[in-house]
Amino acid sequence: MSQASGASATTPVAVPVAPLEEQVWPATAALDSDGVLRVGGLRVDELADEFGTPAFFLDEDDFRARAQAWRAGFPDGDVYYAGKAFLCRAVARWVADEGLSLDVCTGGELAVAASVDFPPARLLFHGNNKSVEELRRAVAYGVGRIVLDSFAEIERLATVARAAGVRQRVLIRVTPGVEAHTHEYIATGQEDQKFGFSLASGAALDAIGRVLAATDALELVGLHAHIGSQIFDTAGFGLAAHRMVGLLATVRDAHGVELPELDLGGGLGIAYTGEDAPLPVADVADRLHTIVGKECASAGLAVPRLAVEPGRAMVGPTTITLYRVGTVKELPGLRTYVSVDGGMSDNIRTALYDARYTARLVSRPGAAEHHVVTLVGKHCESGDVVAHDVSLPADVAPGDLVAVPATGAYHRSMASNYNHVGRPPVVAVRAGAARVVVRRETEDDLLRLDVDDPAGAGAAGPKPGEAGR
Ligand SMILES: Cc1ncc(COP(=O)(O)O)c(C=O)c1O
Ligand SMILES: N[C@@H](CCCC[NH3+])C(=O)O
Repeated sequence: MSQASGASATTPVAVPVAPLEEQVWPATAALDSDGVLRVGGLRVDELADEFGTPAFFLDEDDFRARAQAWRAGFPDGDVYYAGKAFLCRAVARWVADEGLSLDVCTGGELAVAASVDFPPARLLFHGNNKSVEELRRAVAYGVGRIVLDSFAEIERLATVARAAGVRQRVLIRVTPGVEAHTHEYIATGQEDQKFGFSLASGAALDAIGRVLAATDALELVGLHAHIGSQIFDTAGFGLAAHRMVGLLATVRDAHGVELPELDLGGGLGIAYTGEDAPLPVADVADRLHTIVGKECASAGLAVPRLAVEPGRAMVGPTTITLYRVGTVKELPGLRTYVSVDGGMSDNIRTALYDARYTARLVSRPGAAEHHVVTLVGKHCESGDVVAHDVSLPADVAPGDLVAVPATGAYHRSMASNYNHVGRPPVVAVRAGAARVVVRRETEDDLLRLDVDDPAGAGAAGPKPGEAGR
């Protein structure tokens, strides 16, 4: 993951009006001759008038094209879109339409899938602490595969499946001991973490034995590994694949069973700035097929059915966040702060991972001279930074629209109501038409959860003993 440099500059520098950096913006993004950005064939100034700001605009054609590219990369396998990146009913339907499967990891994500009758057999249920109730619901819905993550869960699920009279298909999540090159909070392949069963310690093989012993309730169909997220380097995926095939061979030798499926998780990185160079899906798919094919040949195993779980790489680049500038504050010799009408409530990634973004004035061309500024939000924290060190025209002013690209994954899905700010809408744009797929949260929405209790609160209601006086 790119890190913010922390550098600041307020001296204007002359730069030509830059074209859009292709790898960062949605596929249909383009600039009109008056400098206004279009996405999905629509001008952002008109979108802002109609839907307000801040708002997420999701390029549906781009999402579908990415889904098709993943499908094409794994024609004989399964592509589970990782719903945690961003899930709503429209997206669940697109995923189903494009022939993909869906990875859910909570009862809430399962509820979205169920609300559009997502084909149950194409669902995979993850999570390191699924509740018994979540397991019951997953089994009752007929979820195709549940990924077991702890010894306690093996027992819990076996009990739930027996009670339902079902033999549930399961995978076992394995920690392959691979240190992925990414932020520590989103690396999951190394030994010291909460997910999965360690390969090195023997816990994974032990778990496999226990699941195979619960054969009346559980059908072990394969193994799973996910080494982390926002990864650019294929070496980590390759090493994980190598170790997982090794474990398949150990299982065959120890138990006389050849497991038919291998799920290598998600994690492929995307470009947030022009400096990031993501790997094409086809290259990653080729590499995984080659490694697994070679390792299986040398272990004398049939090649398992491969599965992958892309989240960020499917939806991240499809979406922009559109903000309106409210204030511009120049601190001479220090830095210029450009404040927009959203912030850490719609993008927590900058504060959480020190993630790096680009941003662009999109409602007009702006002056040729640019300033390096800090794009901040409206929340009551100085850590409320949307993007560090972004280059904006020196005449950026209140009322201008600024867009931040690559905000489709882990933005709306991690959004909060900090400072009682309603979460922004998600608007799908396609071929000149826009439709809201998640509406803006209003103050009424927020107040609806707030139980007014005058009787229990001193000031507004009668004090104890005063009633009836
Ligand atoms: C098990 C699992 N699968 C898939 C994903 C999706 O990852 P990404 O969005 O990086 O592709 C995650 C998140 O890191 C995950 O934990
Ligand atoms: N939320 C993280 C990714 C978490 C991946 C989910 N296991 C991010 O924004 O980068």
